[in-house]
Amino acid sequence: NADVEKLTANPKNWAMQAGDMYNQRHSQLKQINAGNVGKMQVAWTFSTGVLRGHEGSPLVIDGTMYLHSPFPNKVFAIELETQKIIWKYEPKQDPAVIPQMCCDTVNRGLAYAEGKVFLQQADSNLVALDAKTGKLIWTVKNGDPKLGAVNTNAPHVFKDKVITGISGGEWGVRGFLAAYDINTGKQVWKGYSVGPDAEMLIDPAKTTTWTDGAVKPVGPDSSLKTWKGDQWKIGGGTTWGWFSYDKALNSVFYGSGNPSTWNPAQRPGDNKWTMSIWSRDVDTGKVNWVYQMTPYDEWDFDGVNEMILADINVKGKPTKALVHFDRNGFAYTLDRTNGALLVAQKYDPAVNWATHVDMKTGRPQVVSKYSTAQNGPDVNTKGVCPAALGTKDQQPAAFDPDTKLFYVPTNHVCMDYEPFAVEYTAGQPYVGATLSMYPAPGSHGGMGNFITWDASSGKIVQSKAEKFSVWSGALTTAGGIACYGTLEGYLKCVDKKNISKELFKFKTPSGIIGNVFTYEYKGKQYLGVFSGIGGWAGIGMAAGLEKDQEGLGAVGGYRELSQYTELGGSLTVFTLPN
Ligand SMILES: O=C(O)c1cc(C(=O)O)c2c(n1)C(=O)C(=O)c1cc(C(=O)O)[nH]c1-2
Repeated sequence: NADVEKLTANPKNWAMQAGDMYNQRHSQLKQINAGNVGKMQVAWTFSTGVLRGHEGSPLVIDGTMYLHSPFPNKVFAIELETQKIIWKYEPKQDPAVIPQMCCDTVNRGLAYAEGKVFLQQADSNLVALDAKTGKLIWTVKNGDPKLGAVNTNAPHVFKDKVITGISGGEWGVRGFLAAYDINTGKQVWKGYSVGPDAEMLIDPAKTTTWTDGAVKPVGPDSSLKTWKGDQWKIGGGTTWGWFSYDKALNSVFYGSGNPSTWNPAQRPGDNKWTMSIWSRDVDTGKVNWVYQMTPYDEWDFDGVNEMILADINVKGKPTKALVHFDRNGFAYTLDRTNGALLVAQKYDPAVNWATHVDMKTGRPQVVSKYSTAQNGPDVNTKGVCPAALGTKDQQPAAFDPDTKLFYVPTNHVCMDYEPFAVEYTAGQPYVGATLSMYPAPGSHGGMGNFITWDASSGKIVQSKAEKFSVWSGALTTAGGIACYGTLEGYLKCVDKKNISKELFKFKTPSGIIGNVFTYEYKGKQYLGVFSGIGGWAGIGMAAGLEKDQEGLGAVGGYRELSQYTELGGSLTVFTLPN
């Protein structure tokens, strides 16, 4: 989209959730830098009036900030000059949607293009608002919340389309990616993650995948033949993450989530194409290539984490790379032009469920004692690392074009996993496993690390221990800093060349699961982040749960959070003193 390209090319704006279409989360601004970031002070704050997990970040476009909130998904336009609310939009949504959301009532933010603000509501309605007035321009229904098809993802505008996904992998929802016309809301294409070739928009002869050390056509029924019977119809592969776009390839990149249910005994087979990286043509939705990271998932290693596009040297060769930090604990570098697998290495030494990824077949080599399928239903498989929430979950990483490193907020958490038989009832949770999660044993005792990663060699460069999972999205800037938030509520900025050097630390009103962003207004650089504890890691606090088994097993390990923070929902914006 020419308008969005123009807006994102100007570093004074923060016009997309990731700052750009490559998902890099890097800003060219450098007024705030490694030398002075320690002097930052609060410039202003804003409460959304909602006390649940605040993910994503506001957008800043030409002097106006657009903010969103978790359910009920309020939208505010704020004039930067006065911090006055220009307009507010509050959709009427049925509160019955709330219990249909697996991992808190989060929303990952807005999209903007050509005078319109796009909001993907929890009840699955995708809406376009007039950016000047907040008036509703069009609305389209993307899924049926009564069946568990709800939404948390940010919509993304690429070309003349707004692209969105769907949640509900824990309800047996069959995942898809859909594109709507930004002007009319008319659906242009919809491609499923599983099922018949035609419904996935896969061409058996043209769509390729990595097999036997080469990129080859997937062949007919590549998904159907990896499922038993009709299980694919309630097979998951939802698409609630962050999407990226390469204009030269005219392709959108994203990941599909876990197969349903979490009890692997009920769905023998590879369950393609859940747990996969996808490249689709933006105009037609046709699948260029697809690569499955975790065939036959036995641990809920949902594959939706963001695809970061970067032009880097991989093993000495200039490469149009796609870099992906998967829930399963492996970081993947692929050639995004054709889906060739180049690097797959662990980005946390605790990862133990697989020894390595076989580079010829692309398949992880599973350690049998951690195979929950082999151990069978009603057997508790203990000590699996990472836990179901992965070495990284939705919290997006950043790429820095100066250091050529990736800055990755990670989890350092292991689990016990006990699958059990579950019957599918439309609109009811379809989970099929009991989990408990705890800090990776025999390590620093904390549940997270902030790391730098070399995607060419597949190695951790530096690792900074954190007490809790780092559930906030990272930012790097030309000013030499990398910033992220913590679940206790600290915004931290470190030296991007030496991340153990903490240059700035500030305690915001609540735990941070939002993404750090930056912008410039009237010659001054600002840096901000949402705070508001929640998401899966903070579900115990956000939803008031108490028992370890509640919150899909995430309550236990994060119980200590209540000693550090409370519920909240506010934006804190920092700048340098005059
Ligand atoms: O399968 C799904 O459809 C689905 C949806 C979501 C979501 O929409 O937030 C999450 C997950 N799965 C999930 O597995 C997960 O770990 C998770 C964490 C979070 C979060 O916001 O902290 N959402 C989700």
